[in-house]
Amino acid sequence: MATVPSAIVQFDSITKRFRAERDEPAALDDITFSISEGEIFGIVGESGAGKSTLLELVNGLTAPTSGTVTVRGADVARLDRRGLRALRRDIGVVFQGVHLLSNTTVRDNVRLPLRLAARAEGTRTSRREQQRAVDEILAFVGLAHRADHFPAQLSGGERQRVGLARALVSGPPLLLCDEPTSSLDASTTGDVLRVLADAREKLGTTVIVITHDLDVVKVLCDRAALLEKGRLREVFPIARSGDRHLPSYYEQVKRELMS
Ligand SMILES: Nc1ncnc2c1ncn2[C@@H]1O[C@H](COP(=O)(O)OP(=O)(O)OP(=O)(O)O)[C@@H](O)[C@H]1O
Repeated sequence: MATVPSAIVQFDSITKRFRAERDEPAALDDITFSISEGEIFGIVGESGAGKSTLLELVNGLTAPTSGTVTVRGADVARLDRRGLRALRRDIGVVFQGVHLLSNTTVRDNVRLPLRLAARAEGTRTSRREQQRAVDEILAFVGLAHRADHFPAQLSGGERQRVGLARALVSGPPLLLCDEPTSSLDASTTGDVLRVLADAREKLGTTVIVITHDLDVVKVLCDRAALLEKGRLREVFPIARSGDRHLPSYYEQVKRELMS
């Protein structure tokens, strides 16, 4: 299949088997679709459908059994160690229940990837430059006032936004999010979604987000892929209504309990 010019990620006939036995169902079975630059793309499906495996293919944490994953024009399987390192530098990652260093301030948690990258590349980004990038991204996620706090002093939603700041601080063109809001309530979920929408609008980041929450897909995503037992069921464009607000906790309770 020809590469779509604006595709930032392309899956071509991807099959992934974790075990060699042919009668074991594949974790991913002949998946083909692409994600365009600047999209916010959702991946939905029941537990075990293959969502996390699909995401792990993008940064080369998992290799496909067959098929090709192309990220920013590069076939991930053909990258050498250096190429893979460069690819991973271009990809921010946020998981559910973000892990922050507990005895380190918010500022230093967010600065960590810059320090590690500078060390790995042997470059000398000055502490002041790093600090400026950290201050900018903390302001971007609305947590400038928390810079000198420790993770234990933050709410769950704030910790998740620190995780987002840490993932975005080096300006990656692509952000992968695995269930970024699953442990949050409606109002803190809204804060996290605003950061993701802003990352696309203001930083031009392409965002791929796995979520069980269809409300999140509805307010945030342009398109979403539904996986079913390792197969791609359909890629949906998300209907854009004028009103893209996330239901409040009260509205969710009312909808679930009264209908
Ligand atoms: N490292 C692994 N070794 C063996 N099997 C695995 C491995 N990782 C995933 N699988 C299997 O692959 C299938 C897809 O798993 P995956 O974690 O991608 O699903 P998921 O849709 O992300 O599920 P969840 O929503 O529960 O996180 C499952 O059957 C799972 O057991």
